[in-house]
Amino acid sequence: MCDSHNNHHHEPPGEAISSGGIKIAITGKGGVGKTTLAGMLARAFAAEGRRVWAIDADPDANLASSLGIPADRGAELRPLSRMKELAKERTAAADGYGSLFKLNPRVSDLPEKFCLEHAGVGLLLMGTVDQGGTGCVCPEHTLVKRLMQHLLLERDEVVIMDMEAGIEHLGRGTAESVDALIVVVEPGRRSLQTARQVTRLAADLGIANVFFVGSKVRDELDRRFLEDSLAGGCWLGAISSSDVLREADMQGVSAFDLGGSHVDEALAIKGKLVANFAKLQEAG
Ligand SMILES: Nc1ncnc2c1ncn2[C@@H]1O[C@H](COP(=O)(O)OP(=O)(O)OP(=O)(O)O)[C@@H](O)[C@H]1O
Repeated sequence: MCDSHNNHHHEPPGEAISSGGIKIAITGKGGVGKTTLAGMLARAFAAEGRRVWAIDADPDANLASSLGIPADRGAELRPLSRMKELAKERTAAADGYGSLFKLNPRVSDLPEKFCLEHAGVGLLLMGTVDQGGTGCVCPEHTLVKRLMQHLLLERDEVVIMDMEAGIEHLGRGTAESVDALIVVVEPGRRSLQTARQVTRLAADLGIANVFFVGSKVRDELDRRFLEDSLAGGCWLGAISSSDVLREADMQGVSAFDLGGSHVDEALAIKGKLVANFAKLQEAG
């Protein structure tokens, strides 16, 4: 089913998903290039006129700057997981732990209300929820979980989630709605090890479509090393090792705005993803 060829040249990317959105989660070892890819893909979908939600679900990530949002604006954004008052109001939780609250709060207005808008992308910062041990379900956790479900299940838009390597917190019921899990890998043992772990976890969580994208690839040898190491995997392409990307990160500017071969690589990755997604949909 995996189509790794350049057939997107025959099929304009984007048209294949003219109806229905596409829900993408991006994962991989820390520092591998997830946020760089997430930012470029989000901007690329938005440049086609699609409504895109970029979700920062990685506590270490800085998706705002990778999308091209200036640092002072990015700093305005508060993680939804910290909005205790909102969570309390929506779940109608009374003070004190152990009190009863709604497990199905209304969240449909939250993306528009709390996103940071930039170049056709709505950025949402999820943050992390300290669950205080197993079994604890606090209002903030309920709200964030419900919001993720809403974006993945009830929205017909493009959703791109920048996640950490641990995808466990996607949880059952939400994970199944991810159309594509992209695992970013760089030529290195630890990155490959993480990729294998994540792939196993994805299967356990019911995520059907796992794709790989190379990052910081220097040459053909690197490319072959990656593809051989994860043989049989579905590859969407790679982002070459690039000083422009490193520079973009240091300056806090969007790699997509800078332009260059890395943008072409990101567009090719998007094209293959869309083509694969269309095929999967056809197959039912
Ligand atoms: N293809 C590339 N070539 C060179 N440098 C890159 C490339 N991709 C990413 N980088 C650099 O690697 C660093 C980490 O990138 P990025 O933040 O995208 O990774 P991440 O996986 O999201 O990290 P984290 O796990 O910390 O969120 C940044 O300095 C970025 O500029």
